[in-house]
Amino acid sequence: MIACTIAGSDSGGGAGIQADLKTFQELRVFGTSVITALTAQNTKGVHGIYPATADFVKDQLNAVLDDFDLKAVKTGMLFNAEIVETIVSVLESKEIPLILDPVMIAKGGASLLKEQATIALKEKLLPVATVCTPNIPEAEVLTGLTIKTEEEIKFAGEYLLNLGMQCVVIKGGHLAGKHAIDTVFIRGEKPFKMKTERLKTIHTHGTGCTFSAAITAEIAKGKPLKIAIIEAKKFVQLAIRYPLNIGHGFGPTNHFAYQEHRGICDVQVI
Ligand SMILES: Nc1ncnc2c1ncn2[C@@H]1O[C@H](COP(=O)(O)OP(=O)(O)O)[C@@H](O)[C@H]1O
Ligand SMILES: Cc1ncc(COP(=O)(O)OP(=O)(O)O)c(N)n1
Repeated sequence: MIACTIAGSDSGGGAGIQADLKTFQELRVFGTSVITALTAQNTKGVHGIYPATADFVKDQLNAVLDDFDLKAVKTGMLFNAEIVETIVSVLESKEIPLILDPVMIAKGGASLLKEQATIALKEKLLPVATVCTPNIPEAEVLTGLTIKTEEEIKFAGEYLLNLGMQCVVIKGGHLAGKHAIDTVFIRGEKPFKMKTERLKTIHTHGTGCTFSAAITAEIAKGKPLKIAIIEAKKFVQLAIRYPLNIGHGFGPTNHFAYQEHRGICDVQVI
């Protein structure tokens, strides 16, 4: 099975293209990639950004599409409106499941999506996505709502589904509480929650990329949406639970953990 990630490069290897390809590999999916921007980044932060031109993003995407039978595509850091619009123009006529991680701001505070690109993302790319995986701040930007309570999560999920996609996962990493709870909205189905222990760790760099890449890999393997999302939650939970303890800042998650510790991760589906 072959999947593609359209995202930025993280020189530190914890997020972006590198996290996506490691996740695909661990889940036994062949990964191809389209690089939207180079970042000079490590566990201490983003030190520089060098975007690709929209034309070169298009060249990469066409090269991959021309040769490989992609079973799923994911997007991560898209940086500017020209890149967002280029991706829409190439992908909108294709019937490949699209997993959209609306990456906006890195945990250290660096902006990975320009303000005007947020509008293009919301109006043009979201409607053609199969799954969108916002964290709480991203869901707030996309909906214009403040999201703190369960009711507000429900309202935001329904608002986003109405933009046209098949599924929205509102991730709960940024909320407080003993558990990390993600809420899943699938068109025509009752929403459900995925609940795990909230792990006390600073090694959470790239959790969002890893989670959405794992959903992409499972969908590429033909798993039904709900099963793919639950397996991805197990993947990211194990990756956080068994940190590599590398770097001097907010370390990466452990992409080896799923294969090394599989079967011992409890995700409560409620
Ligand atoms: N401390 C933690 N313990 C357990 N799971 C976590 C923790 N932090 C984040 N997660 C999980 O990691 C995934 C990514 O979440 P989140 O941090 O909200 O996204 P992002 O990396 O995009 O900001 C979600 O499944 C979330 O529940
Ligand atoms: C190149 C690149 N892409 C995405 C991110 C953000 O990744 P995320 O999984 O949201 O993790 P944090 O950076 O927020 O820890 C990134 N940093 N770099």
